[in-house]
Amino acid sequence: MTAETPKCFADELQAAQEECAREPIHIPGAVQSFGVLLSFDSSIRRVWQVSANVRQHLGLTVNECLGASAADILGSSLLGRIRRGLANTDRMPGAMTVTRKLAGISRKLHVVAYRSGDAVIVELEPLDSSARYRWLSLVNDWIAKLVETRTEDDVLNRLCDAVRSITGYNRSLIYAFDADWNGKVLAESRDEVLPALMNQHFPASDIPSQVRAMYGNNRIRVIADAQAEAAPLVPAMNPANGSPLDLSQGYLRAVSPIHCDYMQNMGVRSSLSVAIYSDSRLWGLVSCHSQMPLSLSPSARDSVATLVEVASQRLFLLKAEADAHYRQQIHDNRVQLAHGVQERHAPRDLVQQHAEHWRQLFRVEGIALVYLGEITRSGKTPDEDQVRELTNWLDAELKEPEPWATTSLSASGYPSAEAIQSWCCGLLAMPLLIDMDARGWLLLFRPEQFEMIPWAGKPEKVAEVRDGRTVLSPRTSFASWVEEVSGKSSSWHPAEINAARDLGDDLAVIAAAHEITRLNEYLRRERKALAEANQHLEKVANTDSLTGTLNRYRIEHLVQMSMANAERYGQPFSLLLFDLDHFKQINDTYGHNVGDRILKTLVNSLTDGLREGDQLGRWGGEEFLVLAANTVIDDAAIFAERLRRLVLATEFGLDEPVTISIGVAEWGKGDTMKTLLVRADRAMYEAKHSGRNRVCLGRIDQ
Ligand SMILES: Nc1nc2c(ncn2[C@@H]2O[C@H](COP(=O)(O)OP(=O)(O)OP(=O)(O)O)[C@@H](O)[C@H]2O)c(=O)[nH]1
Repeated sequence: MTAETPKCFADELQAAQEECAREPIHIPGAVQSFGVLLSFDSSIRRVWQVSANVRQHLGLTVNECLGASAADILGSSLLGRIRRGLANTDRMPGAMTVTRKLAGISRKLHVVAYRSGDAVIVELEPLDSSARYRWLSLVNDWIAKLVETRTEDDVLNRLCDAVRSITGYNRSLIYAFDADWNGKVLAESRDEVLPALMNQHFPASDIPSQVRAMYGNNRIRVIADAQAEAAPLVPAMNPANGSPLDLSQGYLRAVSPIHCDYMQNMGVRSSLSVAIYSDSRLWGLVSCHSQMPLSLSPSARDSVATLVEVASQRLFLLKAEADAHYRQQIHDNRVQLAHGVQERHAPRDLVQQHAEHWRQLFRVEGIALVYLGEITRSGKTPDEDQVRELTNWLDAELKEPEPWATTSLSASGYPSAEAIQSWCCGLLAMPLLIDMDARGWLLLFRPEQFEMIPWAGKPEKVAEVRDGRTVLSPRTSFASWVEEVSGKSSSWHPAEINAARDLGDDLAVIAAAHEITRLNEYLRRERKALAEANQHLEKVANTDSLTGTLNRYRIEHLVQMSMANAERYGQPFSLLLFDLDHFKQINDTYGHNVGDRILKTLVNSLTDGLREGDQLGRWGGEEFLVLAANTVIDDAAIFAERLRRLVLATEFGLDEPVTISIGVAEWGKGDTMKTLLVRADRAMYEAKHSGRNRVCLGRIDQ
């Protein structure tokens, strides 16, 4: 509210409201004069109390009634029905009629009976008996019109028309309560006598809590004439226990003086109110007013009750249909999202893809998705830093995995609310449980909604002292007063909050699925990189960097394995140890680079000439070793000769040919690495010393 209520006044107002809520309106000690009330002992034998207007309705004096036998006053037939009716319940189901002669004329009376504490109360009202069938056909016509309505507004408007046409009030309206019990007029039907109240708001204090609670006992309240003298009960208190009589279940209860003033200030003398319940909550009221006194007959009252019942059912059916339609939209949206899970879509892509639809569905202007440090925004939202700051605050403040909604972030205590007010005045935040350590958030933003609320008069009533008690005196002015509401967004509908929960849950699943896919992809890439690195390391560890052939470590290892195989399975093998001839000279003549190239060319050439299963390794410098598997020395000699020729035939790009000298040795039982190599080495030196470019054998017996 722009106009702030001063603290002292607010306290006074609250105290008076509390006092007002305590006003004992259920025990007024009097009845409205359009009917007569009698109270009896609980067995309904003797009259305990009677309303002072008994002569007007029954032609009896108060004294004739008090202490009289119930059978004499009510007649034995009616008494029997009342006794049977109240045998198992506190309120007689349905109403009865009784015919009485008054001043020589037979009159029908409408009778209701109920228990109130120790007493049994019987209320009698004159009945317009001739009109019974007229009511039925009228009500039937209106029911037919009500059940064909297609919108909530139609139901309410038609109900207003129906009630006014049946009852003859100047104005009938329907108002619905908000969460704070303020009422808003949603439909109205009227003649020119009373002013329009359509769209007006009525403050909660107009219908205090104890009045609202009364509708739980009796959904209809008729005030025939607020200015008429009430008929007091005689005696005032129950003679059996000295306590006042609770009249909340009846129709005749006299009007509280405060409410009389209220009606007078409103310019009406008679009224009818019928409660509309949605399940067990008071949803709203049908409220009718007349400038003149209007005694509504019990038949008209029952007809209105029936119409309100039918209209309520129609209204809540249409509401349920609207809810179902909304739920269907949410369901369709979830089905679409399920594809997102299957196809492993990134949640940010889904937000971008569906944002416009979601903005419509939730009636918001901006959406943000925050998870694992990533922020995706769509529509009118605070900037990234502001969203991050907001989610930090939400993380700290909200621990429950439940949606949280506010129409005013600043009123909810968010310290930086002002900075983001234009995009994010109202917030619906749904935590997303994606990760054990960190929560994500689905944020739906509503802007500030500046609202002009027309009130039927200023909401405040003025506290005043009456009969020694502080009470709210009803306001004297019903002139329209406009409240400017700012700093608030439109409110969140429970269905929207539930839908946000569903959407958040779905997005959490999608985010988790996507995250798992992403991690798997990452692991796959990492594994590949690791395998490549291992491969590289293995290569580095096993190969000679210059020639790319096996290095000494690796070839030595292979020789050892061959020795083990030979030892265990008797598989023969031979070694060919060879050395480039006059390589120093080549280096010296052509340079070291050319020398390197010669080594590489040699390896390439020999590699092509090796058999499968043979291994070539660099033994060191210009010395190489070939491991010839499954080869005895004579075959190895042939093999070595082939290699020697191969080298001789290789084009090295030098003026002179490049040759090698090869020493061959076969593994023999008892050989160690050393003894085997010594034989090959000796053979190679023999080849060198006997002219180079040749093969010599290092046989064991040599
Ligand atoms: N370019 C180059 N030369 C190398 C490499 N490793 C060893 N050498 C050279 O190979 C030569 C070997 O010379 P020596 O041991 O005297 O033998 P040689 O000149 O080949 O003579 P013989 O073996 O008796 O025929 C030396 O000059 C080494 O520097 C290498 O990786 N690259």
